[in-house]
Amino acid sequence: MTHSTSDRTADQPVTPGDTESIDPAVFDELTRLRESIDNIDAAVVHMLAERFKCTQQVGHLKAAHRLPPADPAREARQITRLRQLAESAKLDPGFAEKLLNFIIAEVIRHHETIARS
Ligand SMILES: O=C(O)C(=O)C[C@]1(C(=O)O)C=C[C@@H](O)C=C1
Repeated sequence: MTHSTSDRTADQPVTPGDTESIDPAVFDELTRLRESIDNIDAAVVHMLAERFKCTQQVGHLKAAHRLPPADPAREARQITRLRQLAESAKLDPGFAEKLLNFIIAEVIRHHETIARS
């Protein structure tokens, strides 16, 4: 037995991937939102690539001048600033802090690799 979109009620969830049974208006809205998400994800990737280009230069500068890979005081200032920015942008400050720490941990790993080379 085939099901039209009007057969489905809220208590019958759509199977993931079963796009044919989604109401066309809902599917259009979902597609429009996903296009924005894809654009934002692309921007995030490009911005991160630019950030890593800067931090690679910092890594070489630090290695050349025998400076330590990590600067906890600078990180504390960055976290305070980013948490404030997140709050005013209505983004979870805890999430913003975790994201920054995740990125910085990767940068420090790169700095250590440069210092060893
Ligand atoms: O500003 C520096 O000293 C950096 O090395 C860059 C950076 C960062 O990714 O923002 C990374 C490591 C430091 O602990 C602090 C900040």
